[in-house]
Amino acid sequence: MTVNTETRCGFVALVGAPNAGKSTLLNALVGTKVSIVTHKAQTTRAQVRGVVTLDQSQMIFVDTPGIFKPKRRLDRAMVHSAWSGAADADVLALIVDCKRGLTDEIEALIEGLSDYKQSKVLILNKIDQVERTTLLALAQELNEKLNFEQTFMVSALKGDGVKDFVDYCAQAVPVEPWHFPEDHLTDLTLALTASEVTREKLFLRIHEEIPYAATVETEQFKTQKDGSYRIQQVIYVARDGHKKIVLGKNGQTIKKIGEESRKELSEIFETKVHLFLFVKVREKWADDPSRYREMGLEFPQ
Ligand SMILES: Nc1nc2c(ncn2[C@@H]2O[C@H](COP(=O)(O)OP(=O)(O)OP(=O)(O)O)[C@@H](O)[C@H]2O)c(=O)[nH]1
Repeated sequence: MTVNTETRCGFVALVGAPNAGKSTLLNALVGTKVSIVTHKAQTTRAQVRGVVTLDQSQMIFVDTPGIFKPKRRLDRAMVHSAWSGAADADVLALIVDCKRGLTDEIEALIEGLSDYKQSKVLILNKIDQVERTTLLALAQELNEKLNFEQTFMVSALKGDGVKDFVDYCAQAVPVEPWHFPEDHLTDLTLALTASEVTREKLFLRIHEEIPYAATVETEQFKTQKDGSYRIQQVIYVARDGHKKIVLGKNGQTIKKIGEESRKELSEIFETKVHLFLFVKVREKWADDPSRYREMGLEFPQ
């Protein structure tokens, strides 16, 4: 018998109308503490909300702002942001409040989702609030509108059905190295937050197109004996010329980015942070947008 040591890793976009229960579901998926921490990352722009590592699979759950029919410009920008998260995900999960059923919003979401070729699944949430017959009728109605690969009946609040969804995602994400080290859950999320904060500082400092073609990965996140964090990150850029700009004259630019990031991270984590930043060129990076664009590099026009 051969032991399967292949790792899997991918993005799961949670798409839904406001109030469908996405945040509650995320809490159920990754644990309350994690979602509180990532909430801070959210304020720094991240769409990524939580990372779950189960056996060989790592799933990165990507939140989307509640999608509704855009009227104002700002609304359109929000919708754009939501859909850009969806575009890069490996699995698209539509979350529907089964008590509210098939609304115009859901119709619009289904229409939007039908443009994507990725696996789509339906999550009927709040099943604790409706009768079984209503639930089955709704599942059928929605599946007639879009061919969902699976339908999950979930109560995010009570945690019912959540495990089935995670198990599905674990096998649906592609064979791929993990994006985050195998650490305990909280540190995974802290590492993610740390990447986001540094990327934000990079954006603020460098006003050219470079940040759009750059990503920050936290390679090491260690809690030290004194409670401080040792964080080692790599800023990957697409070209040698970009590397020079990010480093700046005598390394001044990267130094500033590091200082600003470290300061904010110390505030967020409420502990001393030792931050080590490196810049590396990874040319192929930009050719694989599905892996990295979801880190928030997408911008509304
Ligand atoms: N009864 C019940 N209530 C739920 C369930 N899931 C979520 N809720 C409630 O629905 C409301 C909205 O949940 P959220 O998780 O904030 O919804 P959301 O989709 O993240 O909302 P937005 O951030 O506006 O997009 C909250 O009051 C939750 O407690 C569920 O399974 N059962």
